[in-house]
Amino acid sequence: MQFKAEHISFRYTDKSPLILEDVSLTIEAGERVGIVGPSGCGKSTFAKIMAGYQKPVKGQILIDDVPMERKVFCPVQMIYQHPELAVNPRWKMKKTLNECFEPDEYLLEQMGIEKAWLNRWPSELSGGELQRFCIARILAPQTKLLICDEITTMLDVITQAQIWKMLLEIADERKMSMAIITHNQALAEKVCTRIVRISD
Ligand SMILES: Nc1ncnc2c1ncn2[C@@H]1O[C@H](COP(=O)(O)OP(=O)(O)OP(=O)(O)O)[C@@H](O)[C@H]1O
Repeated sequence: MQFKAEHISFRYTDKSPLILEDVSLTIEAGERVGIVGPSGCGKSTFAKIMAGYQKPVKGQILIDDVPMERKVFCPVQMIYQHPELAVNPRWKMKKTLNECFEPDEYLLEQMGIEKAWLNRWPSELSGGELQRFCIARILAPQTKLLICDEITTMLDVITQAQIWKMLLEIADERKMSMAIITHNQALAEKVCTRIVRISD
């Protein structure tokens, strides 16, 4: 799948200044693109536009040259920095995991998710364990581009390394593309096939 963001401009309100102006990015199948830039330059905003959660004031998102829709299961999925804010605290993990599709045992094993965790509440898991669920629940076969917005920033270095190792193995196996937003230059250089910079 080819992903294209074309000439994206964005502002949060009619009266506020443009945060993004004429930003374009193409991601080919299997590419892992690092998106870096100074704090506040609009990386997370751009990620939400890429995923279709924010509508640009100008420009468009194309999937294989067709405008992207979020009505069906979207091939572009996003993972956030704070997994505890991305899950329903009143749902046990099994329900959260199976909300969109039912990940099979192979995927749970690949993600290092233990069966006993399925019966727990989100508050009964560590940040790293919770993030594994947030990743697994969107790794449906239809997912072709994964947008990762600072997804391991709050984790210890061992858990960070484990999660990236798993993700890269799955991405390679499925020829899935990734857009990786990070302040960690070393991480970007290690996991990305290309790095682009949003300048301020
Ligand atoms: N919901 C919002 N309403 C109004 N302004 C916002 C909103 N979200 C973000 N902004 C502003 O948009 C700008 C870009 O924010 P964004 O979070 O995209 O930057 P970023 O590059 O991801 O920053 P960081 O690296 O610090 O996470 C910032 O000035 C921020 O204050």
